[in-house]
Formats: sequence, C-alpha cells, structure tokens
Amino acid sequence: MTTPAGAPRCLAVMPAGGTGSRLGATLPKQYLELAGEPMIARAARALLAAPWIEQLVVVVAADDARAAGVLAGLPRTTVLGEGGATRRDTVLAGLRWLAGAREASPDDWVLVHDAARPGLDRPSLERLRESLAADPVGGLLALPVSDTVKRGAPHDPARPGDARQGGQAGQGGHAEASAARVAQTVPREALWLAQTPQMFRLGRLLGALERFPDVTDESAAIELTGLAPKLVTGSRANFKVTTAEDLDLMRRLLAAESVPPGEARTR
Ligand SMILES: Nc1ccn([C@@H]2O[C@H](COP(=O)(O)OP(=O)(O)OP(=O)(O)O)[C@@H](O)[C@H]2O)c(=O)n1
Ligand SMILES: C[C@](O)(CO)[C@H](O)COP(=O)(O)O
Repeated sequence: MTTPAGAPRCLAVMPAGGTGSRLGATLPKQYLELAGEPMIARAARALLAAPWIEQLVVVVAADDARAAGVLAGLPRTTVLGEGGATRRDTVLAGLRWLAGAREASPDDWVLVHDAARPGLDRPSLERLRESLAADPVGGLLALPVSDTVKRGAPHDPARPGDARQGGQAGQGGHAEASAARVAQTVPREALWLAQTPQMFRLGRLLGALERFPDVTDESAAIELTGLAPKLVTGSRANFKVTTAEDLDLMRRLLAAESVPPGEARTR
C-alpha cells in the first residue's frame, strides 16, 4: 500500500531494548518462544500485518546479538542497536532514526508498539488508525477497567485486624503474597489500562519525549504538554507479557488460536 505523495505516512517504532527483569528468564523476554517463534518476531509481524505501516524500526540494546537473525526476512523492517536505559530512551532513538535516516516528516504518524505485546490483533490496529485519522492529537489502545478497584495500604499494626501475616513486598509495589490491606475502593468509571500501539505525529512525539524524560508511555509525554490523547478500545489479548504467569497465559492463548499474528480472532 503506498501513500499519495505529500500525504502523512504511517511509520512504527518497536521498543525491544528491555531485559525482562520481572519475568526473570535466562534471556530477555522478547526472545522467549511463543507458538513456535520468538515473542519479538510475533509482535513485529502483528504490526506489519497492516500494509499501511510503511516502515518499522525495532530498537534493541547495543549488545543484542539476536535481533538481526530473528527478524531477518521481515518486510519493511530495520533493526537498530541503540536501545537506551529506559523505554522512553529506546523509543526516542527510534524516532530520531526515522526523522534522520528515513527523512520522515514531523507530520508523519508513528505507532509505538511494545515487543512485549505479541497478542495485538488486526481489528484493534484498524480501529486505532480509523479513530485517529482526523484527530488533532493522536491516541492509544486502552481497555476500560472492568473490575472493582482497591487502593492498597501498607501494614499498620495500630489498625484492628491488621496483624502482620507474612508475605514480602514484591515488584512494582505489589506483593506475591500481599501484606497490604484495603485502604479504599476507588471509582473505576474513568479508569483505563494503557496498551500499545500508541499513535502520534512524529514531530510532536519527539518534542514531548525530549522534554519529559520521566514517563512510562508516549501518551504520558503528550499529556504533559497539555493535550488529551484519545482512548481507543483495544483487546484483552493485547496484554503485556510482564511476569512468568503472563508468559504462560500468552502461550496458551496463541496455541489455542491457530490464527497468524495480526489477524482477526474468532473470540
Ligand atoms: N530500556 C528499555 C526498557 C524497556 N524496553 C521495552 O519496552 C517494552 C515494555 O517494557 P517492559 O515490559 O517493562 O519490559 P522490560 O523493561 O524488559 O521488563 P522489566 O521491567 O520487567 O525488566 C518492552 O518491549 C521492552 O523491551 C526498551 O525498549 N528499553
Ligand atoms: C507502554 C506500556 O506498555 C503501557 O502499558 C507500559 O507503560 C510500559 O511498561 P511498564 O511496565 O510501565 O514499564
């Protein structure tokens, strides 16, 4: 699919420079096998299933010796060994490469998609593009929170019934066997879980990420400039593989579905 001359193009950056410390495997999680191929290849193919994505740059760590082989043969794809210390740094390297080596225009759209989200489906991708085609800001796939939400509080021996029962504080402020107790039930109505791809104009996103280093996604940087990105409903299968339990779940999901990456799911 070609874009008419002068029209904004759709490009993509895949941050793949992480180590997968929360999963704790012997190799970075993006190289773990899922349904017969490494997670990173599955995630890249899911994005490339959209023919309107003209160029994908997969940004890996400088010492990554696996990516070139694993991604060889994928169309419209370049591997860049300039991953940074944080996800934001890695994404910035990809955006700068698009702007420099590929001479992308500040008006071109860029989709940023995690290598750790191999369950992206084509209908979600199409929904994102169609919802944002005429949008002045850009936006992201996300899921409305559907469970009752609790805010946890640390153990407080002064509170009745709050005797310490063991358990270690775990990763990301949570706990494996939690010692936290409920401080509050939080209204869920306005809450969404951010996914990727996140889709913004290249120039605006580059500027925002350069200005605001302390963000965990692209939307947060854009939000800090005073703009309100659009929330486009994603799909549950597009969850981020973060823990060993997620990996197991993703393996089962992909094994149960015999559809190629990016294609529609029947359920
Ligand atoms: N310095 C970094 C850190 C993360 N990522 C990428 O950002 C995505 C989402 O990050 P996350 O799930 O947090 O991955 P890791 O940082 O690898 O995981 P962990 O935090 O458990 O170490 C992944 O595709 C990961 O490879 C990146 O490109 N560069
Ligand atoms: C971008 C992201 O996937 C949205 O959920 C997420 O912010 C990145 O991962 P992390 O777990 O917050 O590092």
